[in-house]
Amino acid sequence: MLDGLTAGAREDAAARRADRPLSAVEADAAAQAAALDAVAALSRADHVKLIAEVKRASPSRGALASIPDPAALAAQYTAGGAHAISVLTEQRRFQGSLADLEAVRAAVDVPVLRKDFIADEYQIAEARAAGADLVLLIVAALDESTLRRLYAHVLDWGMTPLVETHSLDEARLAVDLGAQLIGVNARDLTTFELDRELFGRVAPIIPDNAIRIAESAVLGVADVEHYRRAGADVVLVGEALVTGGDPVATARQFVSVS
Ligand SMILES: O=C(O)c1ccccc1NCC(=O)[C@H](O)[C@H](O)COP(=O)(O)O
Repeated sequence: MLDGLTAGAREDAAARRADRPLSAVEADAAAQAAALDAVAALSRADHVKLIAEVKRASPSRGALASIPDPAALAAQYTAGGAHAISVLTEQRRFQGSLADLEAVRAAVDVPVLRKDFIADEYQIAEARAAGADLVLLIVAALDESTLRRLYAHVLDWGMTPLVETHSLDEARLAVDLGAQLIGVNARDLTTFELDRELFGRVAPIIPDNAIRIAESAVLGVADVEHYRRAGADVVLVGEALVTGGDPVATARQFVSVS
């Protein structure tokens, strides 16, 4: 499944590139205001920090929410105390787009993450051109040399890589890269099974100078408390926020966990 998602995202990027060459996207990226400091925004605190996700659909759950106005939703998230916004930009299975990211960027003053299956420099330039401050790099989706190259490229654009892991070995590689934001995703990207205990097994090898992010499988405040007890500095939440009724109140509940 992950290979298919990454290949699809690459194909879509190649189609966009045929319309708009890398040089044009890089010119747009260079014209953007400097990226916001995501490490500062997500730094360790006496309460959990929240990356709130704009998520319409997913391969594991199908359609989740229509979200006609992603900018308005992101503004609600920040009104509830979210410290960063994740925007799924993959179109085929998540119904996202770079237009969503641009709209969100214009609506909030917290860092914005491009959450996608990033596999080349073109997608990274697109992220910056759309105003992203953070770019997701999934260790399982990239061979090591590509991961290292793309990690450096994200930094070159002044953005912050969020390095997503699913195992101790992947987390060791993220630490070796010097990643300041290391995510542990509870969702197995092949089976889609959720394992909320994975974070607690992996987090101890992430050093204190990195920010530990628990991704996926938060359905309610008890799950945020569970991740916090296991050492999470930050939780990244999608489904519970888009299906939970009032996004302001739900976000506020999550960030109140200490
Ligand atoms: O959400 C999925 O079904 C999915 C499947 C395959 C690859 C990635 C997937 N999701 C991306 C994410 O990592 C989540 O959207 C994010 O962590 C939030 O998860 P949740 O709070 O469980 O919606």
